[in-house]
Amino acid sequence: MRRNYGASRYRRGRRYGRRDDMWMVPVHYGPDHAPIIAEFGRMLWRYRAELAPLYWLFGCLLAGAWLHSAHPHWWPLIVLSGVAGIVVLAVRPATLLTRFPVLERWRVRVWGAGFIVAVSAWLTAATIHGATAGAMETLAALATGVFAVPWLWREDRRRLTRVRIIRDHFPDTADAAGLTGARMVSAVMDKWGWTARIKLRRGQTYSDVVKQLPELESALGARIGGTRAEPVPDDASQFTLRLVETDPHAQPIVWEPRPVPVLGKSRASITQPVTVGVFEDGAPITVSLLRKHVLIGGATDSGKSGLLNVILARIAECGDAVGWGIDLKKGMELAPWSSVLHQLATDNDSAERLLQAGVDELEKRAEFLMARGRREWYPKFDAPQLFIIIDEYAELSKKAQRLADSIARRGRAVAVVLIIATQRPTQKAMGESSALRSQMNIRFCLRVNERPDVDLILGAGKLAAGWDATKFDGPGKFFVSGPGMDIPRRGRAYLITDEDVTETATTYARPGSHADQLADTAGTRSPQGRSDGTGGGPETIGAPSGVSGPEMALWAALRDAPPEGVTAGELQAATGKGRAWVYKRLKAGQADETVTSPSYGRWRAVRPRPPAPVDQPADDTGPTPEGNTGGDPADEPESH
Ligand SMILES: Nc1ncnc2c1ncn2[C@@H]1O[C@H](COP(=O)(O)OP(=O)(O)OP(=O)(O)O)[C@@H](O)[C@H]1O
Repeated sequence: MRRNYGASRYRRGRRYGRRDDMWMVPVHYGPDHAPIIAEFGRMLWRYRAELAPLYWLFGCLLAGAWLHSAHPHWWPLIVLSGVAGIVVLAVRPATLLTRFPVLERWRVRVWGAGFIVAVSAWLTAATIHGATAGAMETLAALATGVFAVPWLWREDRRRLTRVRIIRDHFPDTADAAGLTGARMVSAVMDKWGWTARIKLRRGQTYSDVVKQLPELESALGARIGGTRAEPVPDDASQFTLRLVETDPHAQPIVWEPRPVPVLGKSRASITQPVTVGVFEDGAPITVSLLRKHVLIGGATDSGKSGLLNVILARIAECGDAVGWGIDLKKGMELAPWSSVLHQLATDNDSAERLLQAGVDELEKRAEFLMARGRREWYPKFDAPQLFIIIDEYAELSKKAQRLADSIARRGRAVAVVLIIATQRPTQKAMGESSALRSQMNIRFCLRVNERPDVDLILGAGKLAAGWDATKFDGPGKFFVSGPGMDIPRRGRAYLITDEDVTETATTYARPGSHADQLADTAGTRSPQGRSDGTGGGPETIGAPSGVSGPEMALWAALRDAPPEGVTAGELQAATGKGRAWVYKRLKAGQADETVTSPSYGRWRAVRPRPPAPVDQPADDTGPTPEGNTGGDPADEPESH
């Protein structure tokens, strides 16, 4: 029986010159159009960012019409929402900045504020008078045009459009490069270029890609060596393609401070890696400073102080890290950080005292950990990691070098670490002990004049393995070796200007800092004039227990308690903490049998004072692997 497939199908059949018997192919009317509708819907979704101004326009028209007809008295709510939006934009809470870092830019905030004002004003008027009253529609269309231009012309939108073009043309590119059938499944554009995930044709492998990389570079019109392909470990049919369009190292890299919210938690944590610059492929250079000693080596004017300043700025941003500085160039390099550093030594006598205080702190921490049966110090805001920053190590006296050596050997586990900058870490410059260099976990090698200096800074065999730092052609360029960084990738540090240093030091000034102490001594500071930071804990480095935090003060008071014990009130006084805080820890101490109560309401530690910690063995093979030093912060206990 002949079936009727409808007039439109008949017309289509005629148009394509089909014979009558071809109608017997069962084609359904509905599904022929469904893909068109689905495709249309997909386009609306796919280009949602480009179409956003139109969506807003229609959304406002509909909302205005509905509000006017159903709730014309709701207009104060709209005004209030608008005001709330402006306030949120003005104070930039930390959670909002984390989600939308772009709000750090003032232009974006101005645009956002204008947009909120326009939408809430129009909706208020529409709620009262109606969305179609007077010139309301014209006003809405005009405002849409005004706000759409910067929205569509913003930088990331232009990048996105470019990425789409590259993706759409990728099949042709792959064909020209001898990788026929490969297609781009996703791509991300950044300041320096783009990174894409490429799906290969069945049977093609990552090795084919490596062979064809020069052809791919040519097909993409990239610089020679401007592309990098990396396998995707869990999928042999895909690889990641990175193309660098602008050489990130061609110009100094502008310093990128951490966004500072007006409200909310503003401090980063040293348990997270910090970014110090950019690799030549545009990838950020992130290093974990958690319980790591750092060595910075390089010739004069290679940018050592610049890099040291970047690291100091990152430390300043972290609430659970404090710094002490030694700068024997009369404080020329580190003095701008005096509102962040809790101690600053500018001559050998004070350097020796500072390093001795570092050793004392280290021993107290080790003792505390041992008494608690723990191996590693987990930095917290009231028990921070202590960095001792030494600019030009070679200038230190023999005694100071011996103390630094002791810290290098024993400090990692207890989060008392060194950051050392030096021109040539020769045996002579690094003091009597050859072990100090080998204790450095992270090593930055800037430009050096002599090829053997590479091995001195980075460890034996590095020059032969391609880490030739004599070829760096600009300040701030370096190789970095350390946990997870064992291939020679050229990096460049951010260029942090004197103004950036001043701004960072002011933003993250610590109470009880060296600057505060100087002002106190000179009697030039009012009680209100204290540095306004949060990282130093209840006391300051001047009183070393301040770095260790109240947990250690509690433990020290319990350890030193007489046989009859001390009262909770005395413990409160020793720690500066409240009754609940003290009792919570006493209970925990009783539970793990480190605290005992000799009589009602009195407490003391169970264990006697343990012996001093032993030196860590030197590791002459280079930076210590991550697992040996810090472990994974995620595995760490929350408290000490
Ligand atoms: N990351 C960088 N990008 C661009 N220029 C930089 C960078 N770091 C430093 N410079 C510039 O290089 C010059 C020397 O830098 P710096 O003082 O840090 O070198 P240095 O190795 O500490 O020198 P010295 O050993 O004499 O103290 C300065 O003019 C500085 O502005």
